[in-house]
Amino acid sequence: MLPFARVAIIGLGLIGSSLARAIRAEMPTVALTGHDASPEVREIARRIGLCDDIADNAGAAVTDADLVILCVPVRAMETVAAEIAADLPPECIVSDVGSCKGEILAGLTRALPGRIVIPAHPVAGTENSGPESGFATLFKGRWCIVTPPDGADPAAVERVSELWRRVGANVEIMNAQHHDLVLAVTSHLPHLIAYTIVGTASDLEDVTRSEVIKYSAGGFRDFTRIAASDPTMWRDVFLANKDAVLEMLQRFSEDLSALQRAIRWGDGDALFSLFTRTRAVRRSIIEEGQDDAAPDFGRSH
Ligand SMILES: NC(=O)C1=CN([C@@H]2O[C@H](COP(=O)(O)OP(=O)(O)OC[C@H]3O[C@@H](n4cnc5c(N)ncnc54)[C@H](O)[C@@H]3O)[C@@H](O)[C@H]2O)C=CC1
Ligand SMILES: O=C(O)C(=O)Cc1ccc(O)cc1
Repeated sequence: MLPFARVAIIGLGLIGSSLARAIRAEMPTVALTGHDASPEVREIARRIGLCDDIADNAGAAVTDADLVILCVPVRAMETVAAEIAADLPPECIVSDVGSCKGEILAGLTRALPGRIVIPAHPVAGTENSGPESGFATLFKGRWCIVTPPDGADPAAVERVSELWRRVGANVEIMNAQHHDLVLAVTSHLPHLIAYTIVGTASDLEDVTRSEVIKYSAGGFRDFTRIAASDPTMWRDVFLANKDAVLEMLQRFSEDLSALQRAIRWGDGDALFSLFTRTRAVRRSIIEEGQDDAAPDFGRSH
């Protein structure tokens, strides 16, 4: 049996439009309603037939829904939740796809007292944004971390989990705080490092501009892809996951200082031993089939 019959998606960018396409592909009988604050995005969504209906305001999109999924930037989640509160059917489950969970859970609980809130985070995406960058297979073979609040109804958690399984994701249940710490090091810090290194190179542009472009093969090129990610989205992630990111950044700077010292003092053993350890991490990721770089999955969309 399908976990939901009527789904409303608020925010029709990369993730919202990918989810709409995936639901269409995997659960074609689900009635899909969408809304986006941007009139241009609504226009595109109507033109490409993303949902059965595109509403001009968030409230109108949710009146018949049994599941609402908020796919807006992290710091817009609470505002949107407040906008739909009065129109939400009593038994409707509200979920989201935000990249950090603690602050979103707090915001949704404030805006929707007494409602069923089951946040989730599909750990799948690209550097692109907007409704035309989405694609139906984005979540296939990727993790979706569901972060229910304490005391959440297990049946509601299972229905949200089943929706993600149906669009191809592997589901893991985690508490929001633990999620935020893990993602700070595996996703948020790497983005911060990419933004920094590309910013540093572009600050040197008088001297190196042509060289940066000419020789941007390999490592630097990978960083430029990540550093092309959406500025609104990532501003919100860093502000909302401040504590965990600062904690991981502190550890990272200490490790970077140790590396700096090893280079300064010619400590080749220290460098060799670190690089051997990190190579083993990469190999174990590939062995577990978690490498998404090799088959260019999701990169060309
Ligand atoms: N981009 C990625 O790779 C991933 C993003 N996420 C999360 O998904 C969420 C959405 O990100 P993307 O789809 O990448 O962004 P996006 O920029 O492609 O789409 C966001 C959409 O939300 C709309 N929006 C903004 N404020 C709104 C409001 N108040 N009411 C209604 N619509 C509003 C925008 O007009 C835009 O169309 C974010 O919370 C992000 O953290 C999660 C996993 C991966
Ligand atoms: O494009 C990439 O490499 C990403 O890392 C995509 C991504 C961005 C944010 C998320 O919360 C999850 C996945």
